[in-house]
Amino acid sequence: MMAQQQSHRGRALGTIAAGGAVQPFHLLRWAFAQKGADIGQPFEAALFALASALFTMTVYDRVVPNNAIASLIALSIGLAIIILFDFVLKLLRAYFIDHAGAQIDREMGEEVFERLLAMRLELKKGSTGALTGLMRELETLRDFFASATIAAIVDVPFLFVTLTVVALIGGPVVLVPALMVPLVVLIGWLTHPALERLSARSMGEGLLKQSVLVEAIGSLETLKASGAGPLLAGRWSQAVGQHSDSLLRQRLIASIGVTFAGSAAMLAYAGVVVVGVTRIAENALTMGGLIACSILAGRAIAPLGQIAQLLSRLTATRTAYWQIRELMELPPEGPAEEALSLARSSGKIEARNLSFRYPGATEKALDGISFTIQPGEHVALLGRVGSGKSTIARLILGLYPPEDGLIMVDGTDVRQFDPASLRGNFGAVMQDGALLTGSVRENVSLGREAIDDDEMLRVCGISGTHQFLGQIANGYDLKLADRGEGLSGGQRQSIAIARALAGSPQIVVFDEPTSAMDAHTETGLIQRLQDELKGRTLVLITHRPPLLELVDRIILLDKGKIIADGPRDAVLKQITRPKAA
Ligand SMILES: Nc1ncnc2c1ncn2[C@@H]1O[C@H](COP(=O)(O)OP(=O)(O)OP(=O)(O)O)[C@@H](O)[C@H]1O
Repeated sequence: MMAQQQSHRGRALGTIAAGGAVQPFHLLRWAFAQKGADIGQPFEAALFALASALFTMTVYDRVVPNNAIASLIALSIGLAIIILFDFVLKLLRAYFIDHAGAQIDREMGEEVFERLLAMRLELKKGSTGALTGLMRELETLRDFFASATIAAIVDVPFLFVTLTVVALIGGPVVLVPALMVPLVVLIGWLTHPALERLSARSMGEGLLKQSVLVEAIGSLETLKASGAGPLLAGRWSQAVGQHSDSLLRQRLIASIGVTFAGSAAMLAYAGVVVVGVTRIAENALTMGGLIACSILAGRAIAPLGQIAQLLSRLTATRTAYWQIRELMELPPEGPAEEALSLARSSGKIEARNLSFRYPGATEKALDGISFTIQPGEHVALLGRVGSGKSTIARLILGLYPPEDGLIMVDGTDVRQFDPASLRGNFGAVMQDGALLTGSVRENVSLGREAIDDDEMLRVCGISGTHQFLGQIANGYDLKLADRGEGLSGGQRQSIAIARALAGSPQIVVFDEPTSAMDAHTETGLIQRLQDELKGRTLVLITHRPPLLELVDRIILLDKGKIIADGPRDAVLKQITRPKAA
């Protein structure tokens, strides 16, 4: 039975994760697979409510008129046992709901994060903040499925059982609660479209708020230094204002349904008493029967209140669900067919008539370029700002697919490789060279088992990291804040270089690796790199002439086209030659 439940859960989650023909009811099915079977039977809990109503009726009708104390004791013991069971079942229900919530968190959180990491950069939409906000929407989903509210759905069929019992005891008295049911449903139905609209709006505004927040926190220093605070403060207060406004409207409308359901329960209770009294006068109902009917009528309507609440949360959940589904449906990186694995590259890189345009850009960043870099060759990509140098590095690493033409590693289109196996052959320092939260050791090894302490010390010696870590108290265990806060720009670059050299990858891509270093540090680094990079392919992007010592060939770019390609000194001569008047 447990194994069956387990596999049901797995399948349902699989459907959601695969982003296939996912419909909201898949999520519902999943939620029930998570807890429907686990919760124990809420029906039973509701049956206990029924039992207590019948107990009251028996006491009033049989015990009180006959003073039957022995029967009362027996009935009380029975009821005490039922109350105890009810208590235990409710505890179990709460436990399993929380348990299911934790499970949803873990499983869905993992799946969505994996998808996020595998996202194709060219398909990434929205700002970092909006994407962060979207991940937070997972909590909306989790809260919905892991809330006691959803368990109320299971109580709905019991509504009919309760009404049938009221009809059996009180006859036409049942019309009072039966009339309330369509009224509550009608109010829910009427408010639903407005809720749907407001929920989509408030979600969009929530993401906007998140964007401003992430941007502000991420660049607090620049923000203060450049005096951009008031600009962002303005954006923030506008986003907060709009968001809280639509949230307020959403809550007000949602509360109409919930409050009405509460009033309907009270009306049902009072209405049953009024109608019941006329039935007593006609001798068609006993005193105990009336009390039992009024208890049951209130009890029958109660889950409807929860359903009204559920409906209001359902709209927010559906909006979040569609947004997350959109993310899950984005095709991941790598080929659709079986990917090739690149175990050990020879280091050959080839571009054939390569063109590329960033998503949404009008101009091509690369326009029909071709070159071949032989294994072990050291090549610099030079050119003015925005000429397309970094773009070539991104395409070689398979971060973006070409718009036209081919980029190949070892004679194979990079799109055919499994991205992780392709990038495993590269050591790359990208322009922003971001470090991660954690120790210097973690930043160099990145959890790769092959990078032991000896290898870490070796590459840190080459990159110059060892030289400055020796002067810091806890050296390699120094904890960095996010993006390497706590170190100077040059120090961060040095760690990024160590990270790229670790494990001696066959191809090294350096994009402005020393832009924040002083000349002395840079000279030492160049000397050490001469030996380190022998026999390995180097693609170097730089604006700093001393680094060109490392290369034997230069490819010169301008506006996405190659304007010179040849031996280093010949191209340098061409660049520095004064133009003919
Ligand atoms: N993520 C991006 N989205 C849209 N356009 C981009 C993006 N990155 C770069 N570009 C555009 O592509 C062109 C080439 O950019 P690239 O970063 O390759 O230049 P670069 O030669 O490396 O310049 P720099 O020397 O300043 O680093 C530029 O015109 C730039 O505006």
